[in-house]
Amino acid sequence: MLEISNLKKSYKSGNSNLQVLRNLSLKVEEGEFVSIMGSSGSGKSTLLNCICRYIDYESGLINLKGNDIGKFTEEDLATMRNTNIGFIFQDYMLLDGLNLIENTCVPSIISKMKKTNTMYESMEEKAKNLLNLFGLAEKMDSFPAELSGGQRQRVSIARSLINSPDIILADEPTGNLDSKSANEVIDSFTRIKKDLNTSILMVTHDMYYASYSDKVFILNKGEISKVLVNKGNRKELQDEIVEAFANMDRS
Ligand SMILES: Nc1ncnc2c1ncn2[C@@H]1O[C@H](COP(=O)(O)OP(=O)(O)OP(=O)(O)O)[C@@H](O)[C@H]1O
Repeated sequence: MLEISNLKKSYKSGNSNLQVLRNLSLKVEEGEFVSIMGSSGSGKSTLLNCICRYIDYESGLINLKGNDIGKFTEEDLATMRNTNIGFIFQDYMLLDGLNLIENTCVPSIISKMKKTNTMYESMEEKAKNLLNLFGLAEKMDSFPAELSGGQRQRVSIARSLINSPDIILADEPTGNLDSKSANEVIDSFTRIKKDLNTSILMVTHDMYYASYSDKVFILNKGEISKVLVNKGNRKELQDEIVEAFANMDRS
């Protein structure tokens, strides 16, 4: 589904060059829920930005569903961002003036460019189904300001799914939430994986939530230094994450 090989990305500032991703390779299979963990500044957001080509990278290959995205035109990229990839952000990024149904429809409206009545009706139906799936049936006509943080994040999850993407990129989706709301978000991810077979790539600092994923990639010194596989025991996976970070500190 998503395969990255030998990705290199650096930032130039003045005369200095900061090499953030040196030789990063990873693979996400269809329907797989994976987490990326790494210390602050290790390049997690940079990686997500390279995957959707919001920023360019120097070398390496990013292959999404068999297509080298490095070769995409601006038009291909716009289509990919609207149809193949769903986005979830730490601070939800909902539009205050739109109710939940309208917020959920936003990527669909963008991808279809022109909104006809029949098109909007079918979009609206899909938005309602998604909001229902994530426990927001009673709130559909509400506005973001009337919701809790956890409810807002569930709207953004519904929005990320409106165009039936192949993969969801989630940047610290539980970062602003209390533990009950964060658990609901992770529950939603496991439901998406099970019911829709959509892949999820989540950046997180929290090993408790990472331990719900199938695999945890540890990002260190610009590359994936360790791949931890969930063998069905979340406690064991959390212990392995602690150990990976301890080894990182020692080195
Ligand atoms: N546009 C930019 N120009 C210059 N340096 C940048 C730019 N964006 C990020 N960096 C630097 O690249 C490094 C990686 O940043 P990035 O945001 O990808 O890390 P991160 O792992 O997501 O961090 P955090 O966990 O704190 O969010 C950091 O040292 C950051 O300061």
